[in-house]
Amino acid sequence: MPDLGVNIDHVATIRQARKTYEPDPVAAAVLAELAGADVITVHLREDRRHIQDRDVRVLRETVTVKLNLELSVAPEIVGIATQVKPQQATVVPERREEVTTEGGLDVVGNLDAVRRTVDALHAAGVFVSLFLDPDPRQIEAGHKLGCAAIELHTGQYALTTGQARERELSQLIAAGKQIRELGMTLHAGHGLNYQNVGPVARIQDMRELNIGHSIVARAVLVGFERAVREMKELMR
Ligand SMILES: CC(=O)[C@@H](O)[C@H](O)COP(=O)(O)O
Ligand SMILES: NCC(=O)COP(=O)(O)O
Repeated sequence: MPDLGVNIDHVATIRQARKTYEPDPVAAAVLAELAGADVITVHLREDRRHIQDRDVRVLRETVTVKLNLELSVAPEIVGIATQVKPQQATVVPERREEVTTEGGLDVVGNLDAVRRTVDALHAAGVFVSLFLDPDPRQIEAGHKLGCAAIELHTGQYALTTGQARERELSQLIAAGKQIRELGMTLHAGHGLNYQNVGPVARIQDMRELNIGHSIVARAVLVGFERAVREMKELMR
């Protein structure tokens, strides 16, 4: 069974709606851990629309499982990551106007910036994962940069149904095989929910799923611990 990374960004989204102190993503991280989360994931966006710098620093001191920091290649954010030194950093693309991450990182098209970021994180002793589409060229490029893990972007899989979804799943399975054969660790995430998580959790050698929006949405209605436990049950 893969590890569950609970992304708590959208607890901070609710807090930032009023620019107040509640709900605190640090409290959500504690509850997620109590319910069995294996990883706590946060995305420090350049526009700080949800997670703030202080959240990352406090989480680094308080989270007892793995802290996975998602970040773009922006030098300011990379600098914060190399100071905070989370156990894992996942490099993701970012566009200011987007509602959410729209696809995988273009390593091939931004080789110098991605290499600079990966090298800086490695020099700080951080385990690096790249958030990529299931595209063989991108995966090969990520491998050449010396990254130990790839998180496959499941956003397209999550957006489709029927035969189109089966095609997306086949691409994720083929990409998973390539990642395994290159000796890297396989992660996946984005848009996964209580209905669509099963087939992705069953991909051979899947080690970590990062899931945020659907867990936080359920938590608002049934509580954080129950929302995390129910997701873990479905991944089993
Ligand atoms: C890269 C990724 O998938 C996460 O950052 C997640 O989507 C967080 O939510 P937002 O995209 O809304 O920041
Ligand atoms: N990397 C994906 C992630 O952390 C969570 O994405 P989502 O479940 O909020 O779409």
